[in-house]
Formats: sequence, C-alpha cells, structure tokens
Amino acid sequence: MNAMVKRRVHVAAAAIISADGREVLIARRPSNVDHGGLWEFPGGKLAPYETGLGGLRRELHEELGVEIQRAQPLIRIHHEYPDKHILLDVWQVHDFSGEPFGREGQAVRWVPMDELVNYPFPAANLPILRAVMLPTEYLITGEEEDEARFATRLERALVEDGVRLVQLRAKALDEAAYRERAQAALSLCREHGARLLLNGEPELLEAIDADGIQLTSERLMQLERRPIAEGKWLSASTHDRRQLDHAGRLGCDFVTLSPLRTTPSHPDVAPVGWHDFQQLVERAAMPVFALGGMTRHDANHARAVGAQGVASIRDFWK
Ligand SMILES: Nc1nc2c([nH]c(=O)n2[C@H]2C[C@H](O)[C@@H](COP(=O)(O)OP(=O)(O)OP(=O)(O)O)O2)c(=O)[nH]1
Ligand SMILES: [Mg+2]
Repeated sequence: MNAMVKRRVHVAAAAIISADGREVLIARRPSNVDHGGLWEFPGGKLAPYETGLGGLRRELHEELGVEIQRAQPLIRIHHEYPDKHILLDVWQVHDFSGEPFGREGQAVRWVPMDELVNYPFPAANLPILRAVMLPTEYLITGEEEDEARFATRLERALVEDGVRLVQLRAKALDEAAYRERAQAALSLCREHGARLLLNGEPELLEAIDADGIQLTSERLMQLERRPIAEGKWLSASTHDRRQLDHAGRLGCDFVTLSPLRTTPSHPDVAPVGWHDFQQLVERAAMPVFALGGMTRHDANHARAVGAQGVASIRDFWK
C-alpha cells in the first residue's frame, strides 16, 4: 500500500479573554469549510514565513478587526485529522484594541468559561478548552497535623495568593482523617471559587463531592480506562514520556510532570530540566504543570516552554 503523506498544517489561534477574566471569545466556522458549523478559537493557517504570533496578529485583524496588544502562549497541540497533521499554536490574549466582530460574516460570541463545554468544537480542541479553564498555579497542600492550622494556611493561599486550583495531599492521614480534612478543604475552596482535587483513589469522590482526583503515577499506570465521569477533573502525577502517553490515552484533563529541579524532598531523583520538559510537553495530549522546585516566579518561563504553569507545595503553603 502506498503510504499516504498527510499535509502538515500550522495554525495559530487565540483564546481572547474578557477584561473581567470570566469570558472567552469564540467564533463559528462557516458551514462550507472544514469543520463547518463548529465553534473555534479565532485564527488560521500560518504563511510559511510567519511566526505563530505574527500570523495570529494578521488573522485576528482579518477575521475580527482587533489588534493584539499583549499575548501569552497557552498551549501547543499536535492532532492527527484523517487528512492532515495539524499543529495548533494557541495564545491567550488579554489585551487588544478594537471591538471584535465577525468581519467574514461568521457568528462571534463571548462565552463564560464554564459554558464552553456546551459548544461543539473540532476534535483537536479539547485540550484547549481545558487549558483555558485552568489557572497557571496549582497548589499542592503540605503536611500539617493540626486541622485548624491546615484551614488557616489553605485560606491564606486562597485569599492572599488568589489560588484557584488545589490538590489535597495528606499521605500521613488515615482514611477517616483524610475525609474530614477533605470536607473542610472543600468548603473553603467553594467559598473562594477554587477547584479541589483529592490525591487518592477515584472512589473518594463517592464520599466527597470534590472537583476531581489526582492519581499517583503508579495508579495511573494500572488503569486502562478513565476511572471518573467527564464532569469531574482527572489529573495524574507523571515523570516520563511513558506516563504522559498513558495519561493521554486515559483522557486525563491535565497532569503534573516532575521533578523539574532537584528538590530537598527527593534529592536522589534526577531532575527533568527545562530542555527535556519542553520536548515532553510538546507532544502531551493535555495541559502540563511543571512540578519540583517551582515557585510562582517560574510560571512565565513554564508557559513559554508550553506548560500550563507551575505546581508547588512550598511556594503556597506558608
Ligand atoms: N482557527 C482555528 N482552527 C482550528 C481550531 N481547531 C481546529 O481543529 N482548527 C483547524 C480547522 C482548520 O483545518 C485549521 C484552521 O484553518 P482555517 O480554515 O481557520 O484557516 P484560515 O483562517 O487561514 O482560512 P483559509 O483562508 O485558509 O480558508 O485548523 C480552532 O480552534 N481555531
Ligand atoms: Mg480561520
């Protein structure tokens, strides 16, 4: 059989965010093109001489009549369509001038983040939706014996650091104590508009109505199917390509990849380093948080190499 050579298409697209940070702009593809009638993030194919951001500037001007003032990389996705291999280079645009409208006659709409899931998008877009909905910082709770002190620390991070995504990690607690802490953490997270993932077995969600589960890498590798409903968030701890690939097959919504740097807690584990991290993230099927010796000051660099952001215990757990 003749090997069919697929076209490679490089596309730049934008998640344009409203001034209050709550809404994102989407557009409907005309019915007579590829993926017609589906919603998309505005953008289009790059000319051979264009950079991602350069092409995006042109596309947003052509399609919406807006000029980008400031943009940050959000996520890069490789996706195989039956007829082509596509690289979607997605940027988050917070600052722009002009009032967006469909210059090519396409419908354009501001949509609240949590309603994005109700719109049909092309198959490649799932990781983009997740990346748009996730913050750049992921707090992992540290050890704490006293419940009152635990609550004080968590509340400080939610209020002062503005943390919006939390993983409850408490390996030292027995099951009953973990559940009690999880209920307390859930109330605090709800109160401050943050999501809470429980580090442990998927069954925990039957007792505690948290937002999702963080699997250990060991548990991840034992599973053959996504263990929780689509409406909940599934994350996993990963350390290498094999685990990242498996997380993608399982339909994880995001993952942590560690250790980026050597840390005091794992002095003997070889660090991944930014170079390998970038290569691993480039092929990952979901947003990836860098973990291991990270602080908020690393978030910009992490984003620049394709990560969703940083996960950390030390930087948020004070
Ligand atoms: N803009 C955009 N394209 C997407 C998204 N998701 C997705 O799979 N695609 C695919 C659909 C198309 O095959 C390709 C984008 O091409 P396009 O039709 O927008 O290209 P263009 O604006 O340069 O238009 P054209 O002049 O080439 O027709 O990427 C998305 O969210 N936004
Ligand atoms: Mg287009």
